[in-house]
Amino acid sequence: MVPPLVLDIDGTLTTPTGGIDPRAFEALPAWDAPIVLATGKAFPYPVALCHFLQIPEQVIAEHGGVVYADDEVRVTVDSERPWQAAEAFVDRGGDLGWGAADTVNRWRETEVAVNLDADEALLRAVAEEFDLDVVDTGYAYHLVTPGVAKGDGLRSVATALGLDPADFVAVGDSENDVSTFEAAGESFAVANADDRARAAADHVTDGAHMDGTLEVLAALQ
Ligand SMILES: O=C(O)COP(=O)(O)O
Ligand SMILES: [Mg+2]
Repeated sequence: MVPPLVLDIDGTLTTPTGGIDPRAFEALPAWDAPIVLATGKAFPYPVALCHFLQIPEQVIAEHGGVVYADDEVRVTVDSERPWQAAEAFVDRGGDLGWGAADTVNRWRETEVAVNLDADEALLRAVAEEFDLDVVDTGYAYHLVTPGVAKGDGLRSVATALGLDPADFVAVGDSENDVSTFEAAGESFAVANADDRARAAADHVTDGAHMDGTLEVLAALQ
């Protein structure tokens, strides 16, 4: 029997240029155990991905800010302080970097994402003033309320599914996956992972991006 999986999206199910690797569309629906997608992206993104993969909607979004399983959505924190900080950042000349429509933050409920091109020093200074963490996923900076973590999301999804978090095998690529690695029973960083993810994982794959994830799936069969 294969184990349940908790999978990061960006860097883990994607190609090096950032699209979903088409091999995910075969491998994930065929997996004979629950799959939870755990991402820093806003809630609609992983829901849409589950929809188009045709797998059950079991999702940890916004690093654990929004958790969805068993027909229940839990929003664990509000976005008031992150938005106050984002406004202060913009007032001081910063740019969130997503244009006027800002579809990156438009449906975000608990935090604010900032483009990697932004002024990092200014962002970190503002975050500190507002007592927020800056999470660098390698795809964006995120202004996150301390204590919000994908690993806590995994604990609540596991409970909703009648499972133990330690039943899960985790795959991820960045510092926002460290808490998932700690909560899951076994963890893999893909070869493109950042130093924090590599140090926290039980194993590091030979392959990068989806090659690494498929390597894990093959080893678990
Ligand atoms: O949205 C991001 O910045 C990264 O998302 P991820 O957690 O799926 O890698
Ligand atoms: Mg990632």
